Amino acid sequence: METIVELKEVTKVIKGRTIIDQISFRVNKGEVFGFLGPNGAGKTTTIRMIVGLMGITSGDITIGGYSIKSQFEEAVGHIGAIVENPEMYKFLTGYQNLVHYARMSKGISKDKIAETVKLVGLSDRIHDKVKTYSLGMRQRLGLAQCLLHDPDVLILDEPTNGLDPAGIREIRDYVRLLAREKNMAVIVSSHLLSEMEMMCDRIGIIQDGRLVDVQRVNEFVHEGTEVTYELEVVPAEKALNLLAVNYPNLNANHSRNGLTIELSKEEIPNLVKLLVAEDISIFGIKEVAKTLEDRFLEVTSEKEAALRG
Ligand SMILES: Nc1ncnc2c1ncn2[C@@H]1O[C@H](COP(=O)(O)OP(=O)(O)OP(=O)(O)O)[C@@H](O)[C@H]1O
Repeated sequence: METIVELKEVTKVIKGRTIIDQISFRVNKGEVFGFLGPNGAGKTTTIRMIVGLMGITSGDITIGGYSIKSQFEEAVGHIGAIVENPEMYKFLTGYQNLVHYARMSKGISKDKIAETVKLVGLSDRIHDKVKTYSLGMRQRLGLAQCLLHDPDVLILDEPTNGLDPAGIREIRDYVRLLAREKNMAVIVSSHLLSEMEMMCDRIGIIQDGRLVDVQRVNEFVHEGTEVTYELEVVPAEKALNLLAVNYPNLNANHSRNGLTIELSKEEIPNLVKLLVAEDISIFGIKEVAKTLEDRFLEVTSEKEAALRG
C-alpha cells in the first residue's frame, strides 16, 4: 500500500488553546479513510490544515511526499477537496459552471469535463441550471469540480450533511467507486457512525483534538475475544441467576427474547451443559453483531477512563 497523505504530530493552538493535539496518521492510495468524532472534536480544523486553508502550529503534513508547509503548491496540487460549500453559480448550468472552473485552472479539456460529468452520473442534467438541482446533485457537481484536475487525494468534510437517504447513498457509492477504480485516497469526515461503517475502509476516531484510535472498520467492529450472544432460554430469570452464580464476572442482561451475554466462543459448550443440567430450555443461541457505534462508545469511554486515571 502506498502512503499518499501523512500527518506527523500535527498540533494546532488557537488563542492559547490546543485544538488539535499531536495527531499522526497515514492514508494510502485506494482507501477511504473516515475521520469520525463528535461535533467540536476537531475534524474540520484538521481537514483545513490538510488542504492548506489553515496553518499548522507544529508538526507537518505531507501529500505525495510534499510538505504542506514548505512545498505548498506541489502538495495541494494532489488534492481535490470540498471543505466549505462548493462555489457554484446557480443561474448557470452545471456544465457552464464546470467550464468556468476549468478556464481558471489551466489544462482541463472538454473531454475531461465530459468524462467527469459521466463519472458522477450527471450527464442527463448537466445542461440544466444549478438552481433546479437537488442538494445531492449539487454535491455531485461539487465532486465533479474537484475531480477535474485528477487529484490523487479527495477530501470531503461532512459530505452527506443535509442529504436525504438516496443522496447519502449516491455520495457513498461515488466515494467507493473513486477509491476502487481510480485508486484515489479519500478522506471523509462525519459524526455519523453508521455512514462511516458503510463508506470507509479505516476510521480514525478524534475526540477533544486527540486521535484516540485508528482501525480497519471490520477489525474495529470485531475486536476482542468477547462476543455478545443472545440466548433464547426459558425460564430466563432462572438462567440469569444460574449464570450469575457460575460466572461471577459475566455481563448478562435480559433481552426481548431471553438474555444477552458477553462471552468467548470457547465457553459456549460449557454454558449449554450448565443450562441443560438445570432443566432450562434453549431455543436458540445467536451471535449479536457489534455495531460500530458499540465499539465507538467502548473506545471513547475507555479513553476517558484512562485520562481520568
Ligand atoms: N478559529 C477558531 N478560533 C477559536 N476556536 C476555534 C477555531 N476554529 C475551531 N475552533 C474550536 O476548535 C474545536 C474544534 O472545532 P472543529 O470545527 O474542528 O470541530 P469538528 O470536529 O469539525 O466539529 P463540527 O462537526 O461541529 O464541525 C471547537 O471547540 C471549536 O470551537
